[in-house]
Amino acid sequence: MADHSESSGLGPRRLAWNAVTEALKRRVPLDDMLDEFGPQERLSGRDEALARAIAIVTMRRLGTIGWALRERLDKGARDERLLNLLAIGAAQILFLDVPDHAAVDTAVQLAQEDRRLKHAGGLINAVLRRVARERDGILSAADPWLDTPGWLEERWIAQYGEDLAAEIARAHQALPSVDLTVKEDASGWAERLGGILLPTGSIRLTERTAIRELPGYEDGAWWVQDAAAALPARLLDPKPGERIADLCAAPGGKTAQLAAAGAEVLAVDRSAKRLKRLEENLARLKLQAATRAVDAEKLDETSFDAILLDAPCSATGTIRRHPDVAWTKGEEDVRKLAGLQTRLLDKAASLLKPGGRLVYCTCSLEAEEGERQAQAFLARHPDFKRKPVSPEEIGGLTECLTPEGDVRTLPCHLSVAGHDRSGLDGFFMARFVRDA
Ligand SMILES: C[S@@+](CC[C@H](N)C(=O)[O-])C[C@H]1O[C@@H](n2cnc3c(N)ncnc32)[C@H](O)[C@@H]1O
Repeated sequence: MADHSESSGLGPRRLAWNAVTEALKRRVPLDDMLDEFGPQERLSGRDEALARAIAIVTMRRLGTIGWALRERLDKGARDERLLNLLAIGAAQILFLDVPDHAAVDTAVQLAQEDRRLKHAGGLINAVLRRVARERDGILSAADPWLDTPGWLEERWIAQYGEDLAAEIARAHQALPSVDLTVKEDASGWAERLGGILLPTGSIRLTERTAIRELPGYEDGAWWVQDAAAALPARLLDPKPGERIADLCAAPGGKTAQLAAAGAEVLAVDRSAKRLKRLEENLARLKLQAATRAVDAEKLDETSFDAILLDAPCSATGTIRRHPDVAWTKGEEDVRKLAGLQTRLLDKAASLLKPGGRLVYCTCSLEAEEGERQAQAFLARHPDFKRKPVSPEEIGGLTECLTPEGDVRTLPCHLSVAGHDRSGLDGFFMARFVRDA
């Protein structure tokens, strides 16, 4: 139980420890666990940010941390909570700007709160002090592949080849950029916010600041959206007055783009809770869309001019933002989600009017959720043709175009000169047109 009078930095570490442990055990998103365990710690904004930073870097570098600990632990130490407590301690020592003694002392104190770990203080102290002493050696000897689970390493090498796969793994170790989509005047906003105007039209922030305090947030002039995530709605090329369905819409980044272009948007999502967030987001942005909380497979409205299908997926393309995905998802998720994507694609095809456009996308690096879906869709639907994407439509990023004219973005794409926050979320997108 948290002692709320404490001021020793225990609260943020306790939250990070619990969130990491439960996310790995239940195989659920780290963000959900931070939200679940956060309130009981009653942390200040600063401490909550520290808890998040510790938990995220622990997940981002879990393989390296596990390797460093295994080398310094005797084989008997198997208790998951103990290993995770050591992991959040080592994460601070190796990867965060936290004094070593603070990382070690808080880990020892947290162990004393735990009935089963009461007597592990000496071990924790010894192991973490050794990690601190040997930090430089650990960091220089760590293999960049350590932070990628074997199932993903194998898949990416098979799909992208050794070199590109290694670049993806390395890109996941870096902090991701924060990108914004603006309603209008992208170059003006880039200047006002001190950001970089990317060739794709998004703005990349160069400083880490509190988003809500930036100019334009309150007025709804822009929203946070990865530069790659902003491409699918652009490829749909929405026109004022067109009836467009966004079939998996929440939390609404792409709905906002379609609405900002003047389309009459129907935002559909199976989750009423997530759809509520979409409504709040649109309200801040002063944009309008009709919403329906329903399984898209059961949608009964038809004859849309265009459809955006941002299908649920394994999300392996967002590992740089959500490193827990690598450790909480598996082959089985890819297989199951690919089945759902196929059904949603077929449903989307049936809702379009003749001549209508369909953009399919997923934030996955896996071919079953991307390239192979597009190929199989065209084979199943002879009345649809691919409308290849041209380099100009994606800011000249030819590295992101496949030979077929689909878009494949990777975390190692879009290097920004002189800037340490390069990269894109990994997305696949394909555009189809139904015969008139
Ligand atoms: C990748 S997210 C969508 C992100 C969103 N397009 C955006 O840009 O903000 C996938 C969404 O699909 C929803 N979803 C999953 N299965 C669905 C289904 N069968 N019908 C409708 N929505 C579904 C999930 O609730 C989730 O909000």
